[in-house]
Amino acid sequence: MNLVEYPDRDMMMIALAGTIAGQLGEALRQNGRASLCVPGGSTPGPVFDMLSAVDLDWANVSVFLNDERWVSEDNPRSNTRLLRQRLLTGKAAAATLVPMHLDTDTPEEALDRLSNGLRPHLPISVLILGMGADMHTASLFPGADRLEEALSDDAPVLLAMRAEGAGEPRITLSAPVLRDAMHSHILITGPEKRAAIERAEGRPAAEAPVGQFLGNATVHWAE
Ligand SMILES: O=C1O[C@H](COP(=O)(O)O)[C@@H](O)[C@H](O)[C@H]1O
Repeated sequence: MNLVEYPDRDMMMIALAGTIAGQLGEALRQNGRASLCVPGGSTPGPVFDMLSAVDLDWANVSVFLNDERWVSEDNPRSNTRLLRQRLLTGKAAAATLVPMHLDTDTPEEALDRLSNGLRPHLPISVLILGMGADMHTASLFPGADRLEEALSDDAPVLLAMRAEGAGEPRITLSAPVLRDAMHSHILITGPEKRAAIERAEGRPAAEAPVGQFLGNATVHWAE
């Protein structure tokens, strides 16, 4: 595993924001556009704050989530809400948000429309993944109802997902879409997640979905 350990969380967030800005800039120079795919949850807020202030050609950057909880945008658990509040503000307000949520009762009803919206923005230029202490990443949860399909090489772009530990129904990018990213980072904090990512290495994907991405990603960790 390619793990970078930082002296503290602030230093990690500053360094990671700088790396991501550099990789987005490189993609913009090479292709004229770039895509940034990010996690929700409680960890990435400080990186979003820093990125939102970076001078980049944000008008040519598309931003989307790894996964979304099927709740409305005014719910504090909405990952889209976090993106709007912490990343798509300041200079980064010029970026295009590619939706991962629609106002339907179930994620299944929105799958086709959301997948069609995402396809033009693939492959992902820069990917940041988070991870739960249960070794889930995106909404690829151990024991989830459609995990096997989401991990397979011919998985669709997006899947609806339900799992005991997930709370509400979810929508998630599939493993092949995430694995195809040009640059991949996994952002984790604290001793529990450090132990979990070490446990994930070499375990079957069904038990430790995050393990699927350790071969391509840099893991960024601070206590
Ligand atoms: O539910 C989710 O959890 C993971 C990890 O979140 P954290 O709060 O432990 O940082 C996150 O990466 C994912 O996008 C989110 O939907």
